[in-house]
This record gives sequence, structure tokens and C-alpha cells, in this order.
Amino acid sequence: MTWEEQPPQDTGRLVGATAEGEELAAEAALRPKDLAEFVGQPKVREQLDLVLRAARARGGTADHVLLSGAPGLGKTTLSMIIAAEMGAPIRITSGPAIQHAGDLAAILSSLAEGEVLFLDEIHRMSRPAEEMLYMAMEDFRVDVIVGKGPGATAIPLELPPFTLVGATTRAGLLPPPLRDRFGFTGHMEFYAPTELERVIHRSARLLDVTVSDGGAAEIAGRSRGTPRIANRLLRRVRDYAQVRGDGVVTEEAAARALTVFEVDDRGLDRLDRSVLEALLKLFGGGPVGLSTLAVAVGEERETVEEVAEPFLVREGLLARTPRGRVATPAAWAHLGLTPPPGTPVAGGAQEGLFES
Ligand SMILES: Nc1ncnc2c1ncn2[C@@H]1O[C@H](COP(=O)(O)OP(=O)(O)OP(=O)(O)O)[C@@H](O)[C@H]1O
Ligand SMILES: [Mg+2]
Repeated sequence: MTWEEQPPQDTGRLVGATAEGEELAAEAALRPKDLAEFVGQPKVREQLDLVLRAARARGGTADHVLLSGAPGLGKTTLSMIIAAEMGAPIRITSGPAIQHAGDLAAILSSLAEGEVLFLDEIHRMSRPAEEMLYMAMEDFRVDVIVGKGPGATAIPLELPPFTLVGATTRAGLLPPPLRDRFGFTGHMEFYAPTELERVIHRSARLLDVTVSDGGAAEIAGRSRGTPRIANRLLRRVRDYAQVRGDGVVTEEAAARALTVFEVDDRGLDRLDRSVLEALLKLFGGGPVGLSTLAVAVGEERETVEEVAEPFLVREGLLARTPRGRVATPAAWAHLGLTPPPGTPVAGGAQEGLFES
């Protein structure tokens, strides 16, 4: 994928992992400000803590950091924490915003010493900008090209030392020379339910909402391992508790609210359930081709493949096989249906049915 192409977005879904518009302001208010406040990701937290402490002790600038992980897991939040922990200002931009090398040169040449440059969606930067970045990261220098054709000259420009923090949801798409120039890569994992409960309790305090332990657990279980979704569900459950209850988010209020908003106890929404239901009820659990499945649920192929399926696969409810999509026993159980006799058993039992 290059910077021009965009995957289908899942914004507008209550359980969508991406965010835009007004929600970004709501999110900013809930961002942890330092590493101690940042919940979960014990490995990345410990590694970053060492990297930053060492840099501070040396009185220098921290090495470049690459943060990779699915949307909503805290990459932007961590980049701001890195700046805060280093006592440095932060400049925020993104791959798609930098189309020409000149755009990048302008940003780089205006950085202050020690400043953190946060480059979101770094895998979507244009090729010429990427090449300029290599030299900037390694030698703190860029060559600014003046003029065109045979008369063009490269004017070297010294840069102050800075820390590049790159974020990507697709680390595999980064060219190796770029990946190699980061001193440290933090891989963000999906959060465990108990970690999400802590995120929810923390956000509830900031939003001034009372949430019981049961209420937090109920929301956490439906949040798909993602703090962004946990915070969003918390806001909707708070609305429900305020209008239909006494404002307190109990286990029961949370379960009822999320039933109203059609997010089931495993975090599946209407789209996910309709894909699963079609697979089970119309096609006996598969295998069925993606296009047929998409027509059956009245969605675009890409929507089914890129918006609904990844989570269903991650949850072990659906498998992609060379012969088509297949439901797992867990899918039948989740929808409370009994597989017809002779249904292929998932879990690799049938040879050739599942991808290696
Ligand atoms: N570890 C955490 N502890 C508490 N809150 C968190 C944590 N991680 C993320 N959040 C909250 O989740 C929301 C989304 O986080 P953030 O914007 O950092 O995700 P992201 O990885 O940058 O997502 P994207 O890939 O869409 O840019 C923010 O409101 C943030 O406060
Ligand atoms: Mg982000």
C-alpha cells in the first residue's frame, strides 16, 4: 500500500477501532500523561522506560522510536508521553500529510534541539520524503535540492538532534532501511480484559462517572482488546445510565445499554453478527466464497473482508481457507445454533480445509 491508498474505514461503528472528528477531542481528555499512568503494555512500557531514563541520564536526545500496533491501542498517546517524559516539545504530523520531500524539509529544519517529531501513519509517506528521512534520522542532515535539471544543486542543511517517533498500524509495509533506522521498536498488543477494566475505571474518574467493578468488567469484555473502544462504550453506557437509571454504571446497566446499542457480550456488532449469521444459516457454516458472503449480507466485498472479518478471525469465529470462509464451532455456539450433522469441524481437523 502506498500513501494514496486507504483501507475501508470503520469509523461510525460503535466498535470501530479508528476515530475521527469530535471523538478526537473526547479522547484527548482521557490520554494518560506519563508512563506510570499508561495502563497495560508491560513490555513496551518497561523498554521505553529504560530507553528514556538512559537518554535523560546522558543529558541527550532519545533514540528514534517506532510504535507499531492496531488502531486505538495507544500509539499517539505514547508518543506524547515520550515527549513529556523527556521534557521536550512535540511536533505532530503524518505520512499522508507529507507528499513532497520539501514538506518534510520544512518541518525538519524548524525543529528545536531535542524536539520529538511524531510521524503518524509513517507507512503512508511518499518515496522521496522517505529517502530524505533516512539521512535526517541517521546524520541529522538533509540535502535541500535547489533548481531543476542539470543545474540542480544539493545544499546540505544541518539539523539539531531530534527524536523521531513513528507510528504504524502496518509495520510489515515499512521498507527495511526505514525500519532499521529506529533504535527501538515497541509492538503494541491487544489489551487483556483486566487491563481494560483499569482503563475504564481511570476514564470514569476523569469523566466523573461512578462505575462498579461489575460494570467495568461488562464493558471491558465487549471492547475488543482496545482502549479506544472501551472509552467509547463507557460514554454510551454512561448516557444510558443517566437517562434510564440513576447515573451509576452497574453490571446490569452496562449489559442493557450495550444490548440497546447492539454490541454483544463478545464485542460483535450488527455487521459482524450478520456476516456470521449468513455464513451459518444460509451456507451451513461454509466454505463459501467472500463475494457470495458479501452479497448475502448486502455489503461490499472489502467491507466484509477488511472491516468485519479481521475481528471474527482473531476471535476464532471464522476461518479463511483456500476454499472459502468457514465458521468454527465457536461461531455456532456464539449464535446459539447447532451445526447440522456432517458440518466440517474447524480447528484444522479436516485436511486441506485450513490455511497453514
Ligand atoms: N494504555 C492506555 N491507558 C489508558 N488509556 C489509553 C491507553 N491506550 C490508549 N488509551 C486511550 O485510547 C484512546 C486511543 O488512543 P490513541 O489515540 O493513542 O491510539 P492510537 O494507537 O494512536 O490509534 P490510531 O492507530 O487510530 O492512531 C485515547 O483516548 C487514549 O487515551
Ligand atoms: Mg494515533
